[in-house]
Formats: sequence, C-alpha cells, structure tokens
Amino acid sequence: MASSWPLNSEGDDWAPFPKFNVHNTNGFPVQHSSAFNIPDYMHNGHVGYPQGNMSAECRALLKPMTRRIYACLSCGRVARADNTQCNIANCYLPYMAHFDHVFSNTNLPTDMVEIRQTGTNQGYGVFARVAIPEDTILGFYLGEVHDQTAFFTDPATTSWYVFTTTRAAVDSRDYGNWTRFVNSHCDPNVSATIRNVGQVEGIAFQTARQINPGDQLFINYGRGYFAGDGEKPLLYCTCDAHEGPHLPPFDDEDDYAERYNKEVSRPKIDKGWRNKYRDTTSGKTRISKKFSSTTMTRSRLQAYLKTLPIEEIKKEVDPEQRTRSGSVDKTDPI
Ligand SMILES: C[S@@+](CC[C@H](N)C(=O)[O-])C[C@H]1O[C@@H](n2cnc3c(N)ncnc32)[C@H](O)[C@@H]1O
Repeated sequence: MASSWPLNSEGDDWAPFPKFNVHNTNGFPVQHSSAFNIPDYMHNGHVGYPQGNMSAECRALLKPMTRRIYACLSCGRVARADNTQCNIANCYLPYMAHFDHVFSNTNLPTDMVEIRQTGTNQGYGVFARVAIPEDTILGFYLGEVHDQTAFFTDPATTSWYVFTTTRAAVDSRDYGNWTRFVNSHCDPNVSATIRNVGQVEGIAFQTARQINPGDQLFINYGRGYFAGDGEKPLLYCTCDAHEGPHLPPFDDEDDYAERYNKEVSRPKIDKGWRNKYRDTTSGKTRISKKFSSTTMTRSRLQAYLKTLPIEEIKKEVDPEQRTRSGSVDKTDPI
C-alpha cells in the first residue's frame, strides 16, 4: 500500500545523523559523539522535524521519518489509519491534534531563547534572550516515541536524551527540538511536567519562576539520571547549586537523612547559593518545589556499561569520582 506523509514507510536508508554531545562526561564514553556545526543544524530553528518550512540542507541531514515517531503517546500504539489496534477516534485524531499543536511549538522561539555552548563540561545549553515571566509554557519535549517497555529492554542502543511519559519513552538523541538542549540544575528555573493535550500526553517545559535575560534555562533531570540504579553513579551533576561535582539531593532535603538513615551523603551546598535561597523564617535552605514531575532516564546506558569488561569501566571512570566521598562532603552539617 502506498503511504504518504505522515504515514511514512520505515526503510533502511537512514542517513547518519550528527550528534551534539561532543564532550565526555566524567570519563564515560559518549557514543556517536561526532562533532557538528550547530548553526547549520539549527538553520531555521528546527531540530529534526520534517516541517514544510525546513530547509533542504536541514532536511538532508535527517533520517527519513519512521512510523515509530507516530506512535500514539496515549495508547503507545502506532497511529496509522490501517492499524486496527489503534482506536482512531481515541488515539489517532487527538494525536494529530496534539501534534498540530506541538508542531507550532517546534520552532526554536528565537525571540525568547538561544542555544550556545555553555563553556563548561555540559556542552550546549539554552539561554534566555529576554525576561520570561513565571509559568510561561516554552514548548514540548519532542523526540522519537517508543513503547517504554520495548525501549528499555532493547540493549541495542543507549541514549542520554530520554524522557518518559506514563507509557512512552521519548528519545531526542536523533530527533527532537530545542528542548533537548536544556541542561540540569538542582534548583531548576524550568519544570518539565506531563500535560495532556486532549487525551494525549506531552512533556511541557514551563518556567518555574521569572527568568532574566542571559540566564541559562535548567530543568532538573532528577537524581536517578545521575545516580542510576547501580552501585556506581553514572555521572556527577556540575551545576553551581552545590560545590563541586555532586549527586543531586533527593527531592525533599529535610526528609533526606531520615529516609536514608543518614548513610547517604549530601552534596555540599555552595554557601552563596545557600544564603540566597535561605528561608529567613525557618532558617532552612529552600529548594525549589517545582521539580520535574517526569525525569530523564539513563537505564539503557547502564545496560551498556554492564556489557563492558570490568577493566574497561575502571579505565573509563576516574576511581576518585566513583566513590561518593570523592565528590560530596559527608561532613556538611546541614
Ligand atoms: C539532554 S542533554 C542536554 C544538552 C547537552 N548539554 C548537549 O550539549 O547536547 C544532557 C547532557 O548534558 C550534560 N549535562 C546537562 N546538565 C548537566 C549537569 N547538571 N551536570 C553535568 N552534565 C550535564 C550531560 O552530558 C548530559 O548527558
């Protein structure tokens, strides 16, 4: 059956797609890390969507669209008119409505933000060009949509760009929009929350407080993104809320010691930052409560690491940084 956009065929002719994350994080190899000239890629403000107004150069860089990206975010099924499993009324139409809406948010809102190198080990970041008021919806996190279970049990690839909704895994490693460049901070100024558009879920990026011109936009990837599920942390957060590379604290700092029997060390809070956010009434450090309700995940990276011989892991990760005491201060009296 001939198919036309958006019901594209899968095909095997995927073009190699350039990757952004050219730096190594804490000695871990970042796969597919060929350098890329971002101004070309960002050409007309799009990252990876076959929009009508995308330049030919940009389009040429993209993989042909696959059916995967049309999976319904609500039911997780592939949204095709000929897919009898998908209830067109409940899934496909709202899905299309969702994406009509989301596509209008796909452009980099160049009046508001810009993407540039942070000059740190975090690679590119997104910066405000103007003051952006609290509670502004900036856009939706877009990427290849996978069935969550299938995605996390497939050891074939790893991605550092995965958000989960209740059923889907949205991976912006190869396709996505500007939101994939938003870095993580322990006191984020942007929240990432699952929001429904009709019956379809999307991951909305919304300012958690007023953002000033020049400020970098940050969400909080969540402790799990850095700590992983295994014995060794996958990566240390280098945001300036805490001194030195650290694991982000658990969401509720006051609950922290009790919940984890005081065995888990806390990141040492940068004194300047701590005073800035100190609640003068209670004396406690205020951590933004607008944490992401959905977090990025790196389970597949862990799966990949498990496949490496132990000697190689040792080589790749600085042993100093692998121990918690090497990166956080157990004596911090908070
Ligand atoms: C979703 S990407 C963000 C965009 C990324 N900076 C880039 O240039 O493609 C996530 C990656 O950015 C880096 N990163 C973001 N926030 C970080 C943080 N707080 N500490 C350390 N690395 C961070 C890590 O390499 C992480 O795997």
